[in-house]
Amino acid sequence: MAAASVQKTDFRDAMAKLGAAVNIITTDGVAGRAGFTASAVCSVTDEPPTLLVCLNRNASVYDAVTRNGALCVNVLHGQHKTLSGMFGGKTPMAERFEAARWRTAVTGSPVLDDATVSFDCRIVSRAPVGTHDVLFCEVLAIDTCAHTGGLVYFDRRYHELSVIAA
Ligand SMILES: NC(=O)c1ccc[n+]([C@@H]2O[C@H](COP(=O)([O-])OP(=O)(O)OC[C@H]3O[C@@H](n4cnc5c(N)ncnc54)[C@H](O)[C@@H]3O)[C@@H](O)[C@H]2O)c1
Ligand SMILES: Cc1cc2c(cc1C)N(C[C@H](O)[C@H](O)[C@H](O)COP(=O)(O)O)c1[nH]c(=O)[nH]c(=O)c1N2
Repeated sequence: MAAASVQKTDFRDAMAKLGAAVNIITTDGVAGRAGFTASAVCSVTDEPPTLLVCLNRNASVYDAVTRNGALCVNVLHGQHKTLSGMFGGKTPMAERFEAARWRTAVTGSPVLDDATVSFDCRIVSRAPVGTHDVLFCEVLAIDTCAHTGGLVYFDRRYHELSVIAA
């Protein structure tokens, strides 16, 4: 097979054009409470309900997420832009959680009070790929709120979803 020749910067520039939903991934348990912003989240299979999350092994949350073995995917809407920035930056962990209201999921992971939808999961396996671990997560419970909007990260900026008229 030919060696890959795509540069990292070209890959990132191209990936910036691949819009993705924005989520806050939370965890709690023996290794403590933690959370980070993630756009690398997708559905894997509905039998059993499973999604995946890609997590950089250098992230400060890595130890907590993997040792707790559980996480909650909180899907964001347009009013969560500032919150997303806090969970995606260098903000101290306590400050991140003080910026919103949370409930506790069955796994113990924090559930964002007004997330569009939240998936409470246990991590069933993980696969290292380059700098990241792909976390395969079985969904144990789902929580939805009345807010139906969506937040998308595209072209290195946040966009609020709106319906295109038929
Ligand atoms: N999958 C990820 O780990 C991921 C995704 C989005 C943003 N980020 C981080 O957020 C910050 C701002 O990102 P940005 O989108 O404004 O500009 P950017 O140029 O860093 O990234 C552009 C796009 O490339 C992809 N990407 C970025 N870093 C990656 C990584 N380490 N591994 C795999 N894919 C990656 C994402 O799709 C991102 O939207 C950066 O520090 C970036 O590393 C990480
Ligand atoms: C919009 C957006 C999307 C993502 C991210 C950032 C932002 C702003 N980050 C980066 C991640 O949130 C960041 O590395 C963590 O918050 C960890 O930062 P600290 O190490 O705690 O400072 C990120 N990291 C990751 O491992 N997987 C991902 O899918 C994403 N996606």
